[in-house]
Amino acid sequence: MRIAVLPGDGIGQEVTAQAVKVLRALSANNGPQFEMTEALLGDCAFDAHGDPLPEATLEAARRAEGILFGAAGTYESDLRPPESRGGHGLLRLRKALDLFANFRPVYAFPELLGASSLRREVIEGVDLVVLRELTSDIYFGTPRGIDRTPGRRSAHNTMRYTEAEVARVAHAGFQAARRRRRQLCSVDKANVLETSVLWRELVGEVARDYPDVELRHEYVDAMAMHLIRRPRDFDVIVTGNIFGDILSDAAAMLTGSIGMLPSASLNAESLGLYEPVHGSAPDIAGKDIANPLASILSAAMMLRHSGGQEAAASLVEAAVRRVLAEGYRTGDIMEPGATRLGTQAMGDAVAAAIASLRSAA
Ligand SMILES: NC(=O)c1ccc[n+]([C@@H]2O[C@H](COP(=O)([O-])OP(=O)(O)OC[C@H]3O[C@@H](n4cnc5c(N)ncnc54)[C@H](O)[C@@H]3O)[C@@H](O)[C@H]2O)c1
Ligand SMILES: CC(C)[C@H](C(=O)O)[C@@H](O)C(=O)O
Ligand SMILES: [Mg+2]
Repeated sequence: MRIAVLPGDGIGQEVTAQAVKVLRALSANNGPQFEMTEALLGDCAFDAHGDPLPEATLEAARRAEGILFGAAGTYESDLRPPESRGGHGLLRLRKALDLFANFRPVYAFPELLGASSLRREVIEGVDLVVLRELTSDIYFGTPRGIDRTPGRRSAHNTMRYTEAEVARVAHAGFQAARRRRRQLCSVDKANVLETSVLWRELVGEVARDYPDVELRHEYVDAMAMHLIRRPRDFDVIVTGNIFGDILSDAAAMLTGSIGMLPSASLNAESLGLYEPVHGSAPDIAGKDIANPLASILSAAMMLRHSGGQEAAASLVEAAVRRVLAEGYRTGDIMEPGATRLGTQAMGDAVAAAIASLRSAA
């Protein structure tokens, strides 16, 4: 499998190195072989080439069967005018490859119920997927801009969805629900926004093709509450770009930490970009304390969805479970009685678990 590895900035580099380590452990002893090409995306690319998404990176991504990404950005670069920093490298990559369907699975590992700040009765058995539309909405709508006329400063963004954009992600949502518990919850703000009125209308129309899937609608504000109060009631949640961004970070806490949440961003072909949901975490970067499991679990999603390697994907997931069951934790999911590991040691532990599960099989 050809993989483009884009570690990015901050802890993106630290956690991606662990996912690569795990892929190499899989390759050992005649396992699947990976051809990995590393490329720059984000501030590191801007610093080296004056562009957060250099042509060479885009080319490597296009040539790949799967893209493994870390995280991009820093608080300082985020606030620079987009035109002075070449826009946002990650958003440009998502758009260029048309990666419209962003799956963010939220699974409460039984081994981690004690690590969450939420009550065990609430999170036990949580197994849902946030499907976030990823290439449209207020992120990409035009016009947009800031007018800095003294005393009359104003700024505007445009929330826009087309029929084709909503319909295709709705289809992806129903199809995902069919592979799971056949429940789809569509989240919008149709009481206020025209884009959401259209969203709800179109999801309802697409539903006619999936009579076997139960559809319901929620407003995004109420959904934020339902997610924390009764998360077990949800199977697949389909929503727009900005609502999905916010809801998925909130949902991450059901798993214990944002460091546990992987994602897959897919287009209409089989190409996918796989990344942890978290960012570059400047507050903990360079300290070897970031949790690499979201990145490692993203690599497992890559093996499954873009590599067609179900057995290897399941092996990686089993290795993560094994390490958690043995009581190993990074600081973000630490609990009394557990053994604390740094980023690299956690990567080593998962790689070792792969070898040991394999030799036991
Ligand atoms: N996909 C991406 O590339 C992506 C996603 C989100 C944020 N960002 C960027 O990252 C930078 C930081 O953003 P932020 O602080 O809002 O979000 P963040 O996800 O980087 O961090 C939020 C909090 O979660 C913690 N955290 C994140 N990942 C962790 C991990 N693996 N292990 C342990 N703790 C972890 C951080 O220490 C921080 O306290 C910004 O520049 C932002 O634009 C990038
Ligand atoms: C870094 C940022 C542009 C990105 C987003 O908003 O999509 C991030 O928050 C995410 O969730 O992937
Ligand atoms: Mg986000």
